[in-house]
Amino acid sequence: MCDGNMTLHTDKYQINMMYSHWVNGSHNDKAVFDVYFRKLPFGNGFAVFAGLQRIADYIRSLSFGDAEIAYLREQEENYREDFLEELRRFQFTANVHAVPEGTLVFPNEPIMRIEGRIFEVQLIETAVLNYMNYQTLIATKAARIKRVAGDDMLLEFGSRRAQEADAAVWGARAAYIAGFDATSNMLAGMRFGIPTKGTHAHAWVQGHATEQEAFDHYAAALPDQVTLLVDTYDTLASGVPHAIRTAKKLEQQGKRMNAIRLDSGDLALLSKKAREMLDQAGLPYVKIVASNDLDETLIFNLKGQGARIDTWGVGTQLITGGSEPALGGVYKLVARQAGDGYEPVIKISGNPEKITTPGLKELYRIINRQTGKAEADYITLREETDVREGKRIKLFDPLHPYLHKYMDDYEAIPLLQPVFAGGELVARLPQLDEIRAYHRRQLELFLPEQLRKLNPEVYPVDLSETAWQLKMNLLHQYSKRQ
Ligand SMILES: Nc1ncnc2c1ncn2[C@@H]1O[C@H](COP(=O)(O)OP(=O)(O)OP(=O)(O)O)[C@@H](O)[C@H]1O
Ligand SMILES: O=P(O)(O)OC[C@H]1O[C@H](OP(=O)(O)OP(=O)(O)O)[C@H](O)[C@@H]1O
Ligand SMILES: O=C(O)c1cccnc1
Repeated sequence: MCDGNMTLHTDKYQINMMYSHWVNGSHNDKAVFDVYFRKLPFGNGFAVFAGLQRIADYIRSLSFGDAEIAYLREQEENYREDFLEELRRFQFTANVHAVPEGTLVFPNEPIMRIEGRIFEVQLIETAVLNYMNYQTLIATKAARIKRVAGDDMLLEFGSRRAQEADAAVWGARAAYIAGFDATSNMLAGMRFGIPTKGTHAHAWVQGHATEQEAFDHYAAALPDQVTLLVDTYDTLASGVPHAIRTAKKLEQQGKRMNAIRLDSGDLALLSKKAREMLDQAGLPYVKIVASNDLDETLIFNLKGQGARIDTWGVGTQLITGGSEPALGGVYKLVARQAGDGYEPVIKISGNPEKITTPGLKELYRIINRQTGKAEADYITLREETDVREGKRIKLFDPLHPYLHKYMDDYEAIPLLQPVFAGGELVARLPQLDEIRAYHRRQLELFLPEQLRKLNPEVYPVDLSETAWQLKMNLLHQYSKRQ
């Protein structure tokens, strides 16, 4: 696990920029960066923010020690000794705001805001994006799977197929935030308090003379948590009948077998037939677990086919992001120091969606008091007070400003919460179960049409007129300069 000194977990260009600022004497100038993504993954209607715990751990442990300094000296002869000494004295003193983990988040809204000396805030871009992009991607995938699984139990089985150990462990945490019930990864269980669950592998059955002996031995060893994998030889002709015999023997000891696991073949058909066989044997309490390259589409289809599956084990397609292995979150400069204050900056692009939104901003979730539902997310400049005072606000689509409406009766929830102030951790980072419960409550703010898996309704992310006007002014100003 990457648990050692993570300070050099950054791109060389960040250190090069830090160095150039230092050489030019601008390293103490303040700068403000926004973290956001432009496109939702998987065609989903929302993403689930995750990664903040890891980001906070990383920021708290930043320090350039002897090994890091020696490495930089050896790597780049341009770096002057007094710069390396400056790094040795490095302390994080910046302000970090972020939405809480588990929050539903949307494209083009600031989900983190980092404000401080350019020397510090430039360094952390790479790691912040690395943690946020991966964990948010996996939490979002897990939320899709949870949406189709409903109240069925969801087990995270991905470790063996994850992109290495960190992805397995932090991915298990992200999946739990978004509704998975347990993980097979014991390290994730130990570190984060996630419930762990496990069945057994084909090797257990193959390693015995007969399938019956394998099942009986397993049940004898772990009589209170017996889930038997029934597809090693022939699911219906051998696996299920043998599992039934083991369950009956357990009953004689006053114990109840938990479940059987299906891991190949037609999972709809096999689960229906297995259910019938278990029921006919007087074992209606024995549940059915299924696994085998499952994802939200397969689970949705299997449920549509009337599969009698109680528990879904999901590995590869969850922990790797499946069809979309990366979230494209970015870290963009939105303001830089000018005198005692800030000057907003913009990045222009031929693609209107890539033009940044300048200035120090706040993000509010506007809840319609009449419906109790989220109406839109609303981005303002930090100094704007109307929304905080509950005054009438105009909601309009920044790409189609003529589409607008006014809101009077609303609650505005500020989403960007202080995490670090002057380099000190000021937030009480919630326990994982609190994050999971908060995520569940978040979902209730949205319409089923916005949450559905396929072609969801687009949830609006709007700019205040002042924020929009600033963007337009800068856009015109900088376009003319070209
Ligand atoms: N009823 C079904 N409808 C749609 N897809 C299904 C159904 N049952 C299983 N699948 C999925 O079809 C894919 C292929 O499963 P199948 O068991 O045929 O192949 P396999 O994984 O190569 O088998 P094995 O594990 O024996 O090598 C898996 O992703 C599985 O989850
Ligand atoms: O299919 P996933 O969603 O990734 O879930 C994890 C898989 O890992 C195990 O398989 P194993 O490693 O034995 O390989 P298998 O696919 O040959 O069963 C288990 O039996 C699941 O099938
Ligand atoms: O416990 C299981 O059944 C399990 C764990 C990891 C991967 N596949 C299955």
